[in-house]
Amino acid sequence: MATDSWALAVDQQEAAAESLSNLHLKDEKVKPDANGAVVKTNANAEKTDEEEKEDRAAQSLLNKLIRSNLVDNTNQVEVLQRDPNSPLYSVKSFEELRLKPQLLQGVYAMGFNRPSKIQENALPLMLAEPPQNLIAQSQSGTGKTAAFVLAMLSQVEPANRYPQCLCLSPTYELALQTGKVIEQMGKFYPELKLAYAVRGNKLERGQKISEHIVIGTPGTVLDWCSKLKFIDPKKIKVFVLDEADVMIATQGHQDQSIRIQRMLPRNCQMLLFSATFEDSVWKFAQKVVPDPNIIKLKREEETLDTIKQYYVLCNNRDEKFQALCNLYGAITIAQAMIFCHTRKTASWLAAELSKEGHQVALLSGEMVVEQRAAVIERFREGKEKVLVTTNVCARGIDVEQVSVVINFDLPVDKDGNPDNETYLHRIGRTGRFGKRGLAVNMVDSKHSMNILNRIQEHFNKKIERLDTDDLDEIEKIAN
Ligand SMILES: Nc1ncnc2c1ncn2[C@@H]1O[C@H](COP(=O)(O)OP(=O)(O)OP(=O)(O)O)[C@@H](O)[C@H]1O
Repeated sequence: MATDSWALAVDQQEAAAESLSNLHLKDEKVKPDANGAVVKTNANAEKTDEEEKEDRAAQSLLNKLIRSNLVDNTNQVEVLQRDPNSPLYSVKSFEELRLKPQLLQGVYAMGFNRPSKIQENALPLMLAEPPQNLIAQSQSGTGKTAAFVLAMLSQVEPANRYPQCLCLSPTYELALQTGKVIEQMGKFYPELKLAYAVRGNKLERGQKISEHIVIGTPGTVLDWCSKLKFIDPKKIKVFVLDEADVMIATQGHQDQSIRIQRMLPRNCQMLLFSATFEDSVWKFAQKVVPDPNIIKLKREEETLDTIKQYYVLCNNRDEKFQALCNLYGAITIAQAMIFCHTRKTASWLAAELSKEGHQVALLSGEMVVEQRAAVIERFREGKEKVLVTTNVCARGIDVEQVSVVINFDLPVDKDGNPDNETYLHRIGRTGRFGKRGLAVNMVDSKHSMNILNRIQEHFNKKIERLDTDDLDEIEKIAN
């Protein structure tokens, strides 16, 4: 037992260091390792609020980089109108929105055939006359960015050579991603210009910006609007605050956003988007968006109903590895993800599997976001069938086609208790897609057996024992 708690403490320390080192994406010294992976040199400080925020920003960026499609959602959109007596419009096609032809062309060129669930309601509201304010919440990948980009592009008058739309993003990298969407959607609208208000983008004092849309981080946008006066905030028609949940994790960003908002004219349209809606986001949203319409789309529920869950009893890490090798043929019928608690274990496991001649990918917190995205992309394309990763690194990542999940180490929170939410998110499926899945949990101590039992009790779903020395049993799980 003493060994267990010691191991747990080491794991926790390493996981904390990992979640921290995941995040120092910009300012850190990096050096390439033998495989070209970028390895960062500093990973041992304590996690602060700032790093927590970077964690969310990194997660959000990673999801954007790997996503090429809408996330499906069959839930109903909840709409709370500012004026409950005005009719509630929703559209089923982009034509109904009477967009400028060059914008409609841009939308179709992006491969969008019809509005997404959230867009069906958000677009008519945002494009209404007079413009309506909106607070919208829905999970990442449901089409929020595309919606507000379309709203901004619709409001711009290209003949007026000054900023008319202002969009705040939590980080430079996220601002660039939104900028790319603006460029794609505005592809057939060449007279439309975009400027980035981000650190490092230096302009001459006294200069005025002539671009129509400015996208940037709150600190720089605030400087450009007040101290440096590059932008006249009184001429802004549309103000967008994106990724509000990531934004508010930094106190400075909240205050700066509110200060920017106060400089805007009364009739400026205010739009706020967030993937989650905890109390703090809601309070902030209400400060930034007066008289809002509110649109919410609940996340699709995940369930364990269609998942076969097993556990394998081992005595130590080497036995876990052996069990995994026994299972290997069965799990690689589909694509599999293997989760380890620490980076050290993940690297060791990936190396050992490679030595056995298996082709595996390793997703590690030591890589910068773009490299992690490239690893996930290769895996999604099926170039590797097995992805080894850590609990921390893969948090919040959706790799939908994975139907086999191996918990080489069970997910635990920072106090060493079972992390049920992660367990569910990792192996659960949304009801609609109900694809069958397989989860195998490796148990190597009394402590991890206890965690497994608590997970079992929490979900009230039996996790069956699997003997990996018994070929018949392995055959059973493969089918
Ligand atoms: N109407 C649509 N039809 C088809 N694809 C769409 C549509 N709207 C958006 N998409 C695509 O779906 C993906 C997710 O959209 P988008 O980035 O707008 O979502 P989001 O909710 O803003 O996500 P995030 O919170 O991660 O920024 C993108 O690849 C985007 O190009």
